[in-house]
Amino acid sequence: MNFQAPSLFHGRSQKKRNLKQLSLPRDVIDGDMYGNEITTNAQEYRNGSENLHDMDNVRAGTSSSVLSGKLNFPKNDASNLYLRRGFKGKIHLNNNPVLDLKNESRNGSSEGLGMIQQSFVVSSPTNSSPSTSTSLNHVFTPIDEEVSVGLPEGELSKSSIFKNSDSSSSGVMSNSIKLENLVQLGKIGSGNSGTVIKALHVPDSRIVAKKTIPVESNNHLVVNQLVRELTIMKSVHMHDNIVSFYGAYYTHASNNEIIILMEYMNCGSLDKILSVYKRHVARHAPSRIVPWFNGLVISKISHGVLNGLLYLYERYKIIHRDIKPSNVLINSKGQVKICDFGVSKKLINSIADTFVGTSTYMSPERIQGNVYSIKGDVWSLGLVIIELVTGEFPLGGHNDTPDGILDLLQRIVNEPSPKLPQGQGYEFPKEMIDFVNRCCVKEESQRSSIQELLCHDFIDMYKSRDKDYKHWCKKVKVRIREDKQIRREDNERAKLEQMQLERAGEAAATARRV
Ligand SMILES: Nc1ncnc2c1ncn2[C@@H]1O[C@H](COP(=O)(O)OP(=O)(O)OP(=O)(O)O)[C@@H](O)[C@H]1O
Repeated sequence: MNFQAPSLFHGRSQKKRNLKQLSLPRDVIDGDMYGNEITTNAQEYRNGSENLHDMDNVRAGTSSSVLSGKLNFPKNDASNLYLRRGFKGKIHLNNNPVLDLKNESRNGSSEGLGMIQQSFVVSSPTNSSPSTSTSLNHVFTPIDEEVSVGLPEGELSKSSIFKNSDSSSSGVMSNSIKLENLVQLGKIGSGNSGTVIKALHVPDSRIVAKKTIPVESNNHLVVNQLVRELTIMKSVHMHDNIVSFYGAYYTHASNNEIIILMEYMNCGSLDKILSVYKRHVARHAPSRIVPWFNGLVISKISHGVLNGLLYLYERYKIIHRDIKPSNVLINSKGQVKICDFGVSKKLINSIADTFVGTSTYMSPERIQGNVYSIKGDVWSLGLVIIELVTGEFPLGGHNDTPDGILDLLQRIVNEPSPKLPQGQGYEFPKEMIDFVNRCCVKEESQRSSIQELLCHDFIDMYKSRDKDYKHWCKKVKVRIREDKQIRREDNERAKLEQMQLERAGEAAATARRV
């Protein structure tokens, strides 16, 4: 299938604001539908306003008396607060504005359904007094007894991974973020190992990604492995092509979860972008189609991934081992970053403990259990590129994902090396074809190295096109938001139709009885 799209990227430009503006998922914003201002410094809600439900109360209480009244959230934790759609207004703490949530009318189509796009405007740190952020701690309550990890006895307990440290000046990532200062904004996605949500770090208005990995309560082996790997992750210095690690927690006292806090990438992962693209294609006439994943974009993505892999390997001797679309993230600044380099292998081997569809990007030598090197990641990159431009996993296609590791092995051994398709409406630069061919060589020793690929003409030919790529990322962000909105509307419409059907059924039943 040739995925193309109509003249993309002519979305409405964002208003420039002094305040940082963030779009929130529809299902997680809550509060006053009436634009009332909420002030949080007094006695009401002393006993009740502890979590999501309390925010529901705020909205359900609806009354302007409650909403224009004063709220006091008794404990020092924002982490269990979900902000739901519909809220507009300001939250004040001791008369300091902390959060300013505004409605913004949406254009065209959505208004027909009476929908409003919600924006979440967060005062920038410079706009709020230092006391504001600490004060906000008093507004919310803890999720549970989360603590920085209680490390297993022995060598691991010496690890500093879960301690708060301030080593940012050296560029070392640290537990600079505390769970109790996070407000959850909505689910981003989930994988085999856990769930990732978007969260607001209130003290500095930073948006972070919070990944939660449940572990078996007494599986010390897995916990130890994870802790060890997170320790490695923590030691990795910030890099343009590596998702920053902000810290990790182990909630051993409550629900046995490992929580990893990391940089939020606002365009999401390549698999998400590909899904948005596919839906976009499905909604438009083929004649207006322009492929999203063109030579420029693939070159920039490849460059970012290779650079990140080389850095991890040269500096830390880390081999990623799990390059796949969901582990390559993009943001609207035009950055490409890889994630899951530390925990992925353990999660696959120890927690999932089975062959899962997402392991299909593994190189032939790895599947066969041979010693594998960093070139295994090169193979995976080749498959990712083919998938992005064709919309299908190359060793399956047409929803024919391999059934298991033996099936995959059989395909790799018996079928020719995966390649970019030729003809059928596909047109790729010859440099790109050669680049992919060099990645997808079955024999590891014949496969190009990362260093060789970084010097490849395909990377070189777009070197001066950073601005164009950045522009692409921004437009993708707009398309993602539009897609979200359309899906919400479709959902609402489907619900409405369902309700009407049910009502019609009930009416018919009543009529029959009468
Ligand atoms: N830092 C991040 N910023 C933005 N989105 C992210 C971030 N990390 C993960 N995601 C999104 O969350 C989704 C789930 O991530 P997660 O790492 O749990 O699983 P996965 O990578 O899809 O699969 P697996 O568990 O097999 O590795 C990803 O597909 C990605 O879209």
